[in-house]
Amino acid sequence: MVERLSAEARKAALWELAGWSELAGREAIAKTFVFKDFNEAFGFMARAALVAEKNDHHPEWKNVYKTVEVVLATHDVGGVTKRDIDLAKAMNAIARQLGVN
Ligand SMILES: C[C@H](O)[C@H](O)[C@H]1CNC2=NC(N)=NC(=O)C2=N1
Repeated sequence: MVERLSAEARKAALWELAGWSELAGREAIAKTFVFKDFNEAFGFMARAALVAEKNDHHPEWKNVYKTVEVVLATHDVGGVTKRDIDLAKAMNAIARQLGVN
């Protein structure tokens, strides 16, 4: 079982995660990605889905046209863990490869 990060540890981790912030009213982190078009947004989701499945750690997300809203939390512990930070990093890397931050 992975450990739930403290408020301070979450803040420290977020310093290094471009675009991610704490969700109000819930222990989770969130980022809205805006791509060039639907094709890129869905390409991002397809790549991120492979990472999620491989790590058995899955995002909450919503796609509208070229926008993907992502919320990450570790449901098993009711908070944010290293698994969320790692997935957030992977998502940033995928978005960067697609030319978006
Ligand atoms: C049984 C399985 O390993 C768990 O349900 C995994 C699956 N994916 C998950 N994803 C997320 N975001 N949080 C979890 O706690 C979680 N648990």
